[in-house]
Amino acid sequence: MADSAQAQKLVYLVTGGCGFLGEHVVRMLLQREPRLGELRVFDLHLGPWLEELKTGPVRVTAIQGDVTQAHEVAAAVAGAHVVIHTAGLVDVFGRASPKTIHEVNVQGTRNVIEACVQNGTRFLVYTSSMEVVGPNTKGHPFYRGNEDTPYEAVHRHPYPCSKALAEWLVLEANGRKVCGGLPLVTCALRPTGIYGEGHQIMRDFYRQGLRLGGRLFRAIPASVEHGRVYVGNVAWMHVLAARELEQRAALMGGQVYFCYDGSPYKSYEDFNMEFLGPCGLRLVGARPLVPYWLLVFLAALNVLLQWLLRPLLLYAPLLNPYTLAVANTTFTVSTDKAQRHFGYEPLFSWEDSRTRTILWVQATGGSAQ
Ligand SMILES: NC(=O)c1ccc[n+]([C@@H]2O[C@H](COP(=O)([O-])OP(=O)(O)OC[C@H]3O[C@@H](n4cnc5c(N)ncnc54)[C@H](O)[C@@H]3O)[C@@H](O)[C@H]2O)c1
Ligand SMILES: CC(C)CCC[C@@H](C)[C@H]1CC[C@H]2[C@@H]3[C@H](O)C=C4C[C@@H](O)CC[C@]4(C)[C@H]3CC[C@]12C
Repeated sequence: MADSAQAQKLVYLVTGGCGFLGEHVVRMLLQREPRLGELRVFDLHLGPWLEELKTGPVRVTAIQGDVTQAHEVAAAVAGAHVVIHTAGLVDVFGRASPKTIHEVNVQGTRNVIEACVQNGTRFLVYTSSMEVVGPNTKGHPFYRGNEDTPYEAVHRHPYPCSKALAEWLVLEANGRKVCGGLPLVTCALRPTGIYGEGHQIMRDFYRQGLRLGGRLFRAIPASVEHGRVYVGNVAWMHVLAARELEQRAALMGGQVYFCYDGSPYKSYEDFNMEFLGPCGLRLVGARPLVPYWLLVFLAALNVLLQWLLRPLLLYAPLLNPYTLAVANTTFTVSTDKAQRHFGYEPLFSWEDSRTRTILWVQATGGSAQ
């Protein structure tokens, strides 16, 4: 950026800014982006915590809106310099229809891109997902892979299909001329399973363990490794990527980056126990207590029950064939691409990430919050 423009204050828009990740991105921007002049937080459901941010030095504008509505997105984007698009329908449990998932994740992303083009907004960071790559339907392991590791990405489930298509749209849009004639610069960040303060599934496991007398029962072999990344580091990576897109447009434009930090490689359940253990839970069994074929049967039964009960109620348990396949397939990343391209280093060590998450589980896990 030219010297004269150094002091320019920028307008940022965060879509999905009231979600689990979005809230951390919003707070991180306020703490760590010195050029921030106005922060627009766009979400279908606005959180009450936004009110407390409005008293700070940066103007915070809360916008209740729907990414599937092009005119609402266009109005929110107008005048913004940078868009961080984290809004999405994260549903692997069959709560929403495939059509709704597609509308929010794909059409919503298309609306964001078009709004950038129409309004002359040049910088777009998209929250993609590891699931754009895998695990694939064949259950092939992805072991300590990076952005260039060959892998047969085959999707059938609506959520990964939608994320893959949306990511493609974002990368494809890189270089498009926006209003005013300058090129759009885009990149996509692919978190693995995010954990930390606000992680709903972690809280659900904690509550389930409390109901089961302080125990959880191992269902997946300890040898199946899962990539996990702390929400504060994912948020930091978004802030840094957004900041550096202008200076490093040629290098970063159209690129994908896995989100990573120093979190250890472990099975999904063993990793959760890093937090739930200090909160008083115990994982029973060195090996899965239920045979795999029974889990497959139960997962299929859940699909049937979901379908049968749909006219009466929404039955959406954690276990279904898709979540079982994801839980039972090794998927871990090992990369330094974000460090090489835009100087990303995790802001939070594993010890910090662990402590913060434990404190959060202890504070809110048992309550109705
Ligand atoms: N949680 C994870 O482990 C994980 C991993 C990889 C990628 N991601 C991606 O990160 C992003 C954020 O996920 P999250 O875990 O914070 O989920 P979340 O559900 O907590 O947050 C998503 C936010 O988007 C908002 N939203 C949904 N539909 C919308 C719409 N039509 N218009 C406007 N806002 C809408 C929701 O209200 C919510 O606040 C998603 O794009 C998701 O695909 C999440
Ligand atoms: C066998 C069962 C009892 C265990 C169920 C665990 C299952 C619900 C968990 C395991 C892995 C989890 C996914 C993984 O962390 C990564 C992502 C990517 C992200 O984009 C969306 C969430 C998702 C799919 C996690 C969902 C919950 C899963 C499947």
